[in-house]
Amino acid sequence: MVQPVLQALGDKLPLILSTLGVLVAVILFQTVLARDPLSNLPEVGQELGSVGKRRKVYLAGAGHLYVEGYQKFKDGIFRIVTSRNAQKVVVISPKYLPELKKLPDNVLSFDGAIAESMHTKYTKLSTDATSIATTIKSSLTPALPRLSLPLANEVEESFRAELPPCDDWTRVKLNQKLLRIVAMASGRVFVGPELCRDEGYLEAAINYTVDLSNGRRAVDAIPPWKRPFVAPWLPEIKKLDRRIKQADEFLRPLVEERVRLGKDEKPDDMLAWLMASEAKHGVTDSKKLAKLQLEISFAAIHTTSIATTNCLYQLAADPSFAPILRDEIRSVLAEHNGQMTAPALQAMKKLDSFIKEAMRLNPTSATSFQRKVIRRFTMSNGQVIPAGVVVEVPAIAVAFDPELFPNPTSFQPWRFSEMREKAGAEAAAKEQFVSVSTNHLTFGYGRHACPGRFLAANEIKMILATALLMYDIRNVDGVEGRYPNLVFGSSSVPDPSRELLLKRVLV
Ligand code: HEM
Repeated sequence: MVQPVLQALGDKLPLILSTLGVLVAVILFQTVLARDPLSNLPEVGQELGSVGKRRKVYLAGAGHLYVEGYQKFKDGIFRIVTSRNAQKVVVISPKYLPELKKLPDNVLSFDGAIAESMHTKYTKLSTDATSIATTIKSSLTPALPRLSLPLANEVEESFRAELPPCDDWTRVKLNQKLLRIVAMASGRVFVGPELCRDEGYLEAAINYTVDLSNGRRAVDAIPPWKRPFVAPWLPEIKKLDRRIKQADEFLRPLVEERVRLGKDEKPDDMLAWLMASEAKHGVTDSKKLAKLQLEISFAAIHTTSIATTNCLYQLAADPSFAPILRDEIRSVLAEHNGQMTAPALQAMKKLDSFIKEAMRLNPTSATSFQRKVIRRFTMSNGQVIPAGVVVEVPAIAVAFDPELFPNPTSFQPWRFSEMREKAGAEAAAKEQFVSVSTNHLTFGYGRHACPGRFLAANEIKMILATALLMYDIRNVDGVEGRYPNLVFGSSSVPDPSRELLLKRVLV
């Protein structure tokens, strides 16, 4: 009885074993997939070698990797090795942005992504920017129409104070000047007319960001596993600690003085609005308020001066654009009593287009909409994105997509004003510099899209209009075309060490 059964089993053994083998393989495969739902996704840069090597290539300039991934896996999703701690960074096509923006912050976290990219554990940047963003939206942006004239005056005054007479062609390192001009103009809105030109304030507002960026970059350059042992003792991080302490010593007494002011004496600036909004939540801690001031400067000053420098380098590379812009500025001002009011700025459509095109061609960051995944979610195409991953959108590749922007590598300053002219009113509004869309990611996307963009756009327009009315601007002799940007990882900024030639316009 036993013998025939064994005989039958023996005959079928190869079949049984191979079936078992397939079963084991399927179970293993499913287990691996269940553990890593991203293993089906393609990855850019695999041919570059180990993770360490890929990180090195990324740090030397990552734009080409995002463009390659976007072109190869267009409308898709791919993985990339970056300098982040997150083991997995998933780059998602912008076509998914409308569905991603609906996910709450406890699924896709803006703060979580900042914590990682800015290495806040070491740089001490606070990630809870909610009160700043809320106050910008509720108080600063609505105040822009009434603050336009004081802001325009501040820009003009700061030009006179910062720039040489330029009676003949004069070499000027413009980026340094612009940083101070932007810090003064922004300071007018952030801390009021007296403080905004105070050297202590300007020093804190400008250099905190410089030290923070240096600190971030120094940590970036260290492999993630080594960071806890090395990062706190980096000279750049130590310098940043001293900077925060110094800024606190300077800003705190000013905040305390504000606390003592009577109700009727409350100034009309961001510090006052922020103090009122913090007080509503029971926060009166002057140290925290002083730190928030620093962090507003971080969000506002270098971003705005980089954008303005981008425009001026572009203008200097081809001075034929200046007369066209100048004509528009003069005719708009003639219709608005010679004043740079909010409606006047709104009417400068060629200038708006010029700025938007300069930023399209020179995106400060290769990516946008960086978010840390806190809770696993499933996309509409069935792709599961697990917790712990960072997602981002390849902004640079979108900006250079020929289907969206014909002849994408050429600077066409009237690209967007011409689109506005051709489109209906609603579509035209979408082509403005401040408008956020899946094709225009300079200011991010969704509920965390830059709340300061309306102030930034106004300041950039005021600065460019003032510069165009006061000066002719061109490259120094022997320089052809636009100065190349400095590239580091996913960032790309105009080279701050370059000079331009300025000559006063005779009216
Ligand atoms: C040209 C200048 C500027 C650029 C290019 C810029 C760009 C950005 C970007 C890309 C983001 C992230 C958005 C996202 O991930 O969806 C952001 C966020 C932010 N920006 Fe700007 N920004 C600029 C100027 C300003 C100014 C002037 C202010 C302050 C008045 C400001 C305040 C902020 C704040 C507070 C956030 C965080 C928003 C949140 O937590 O929800 N930015 N900005």
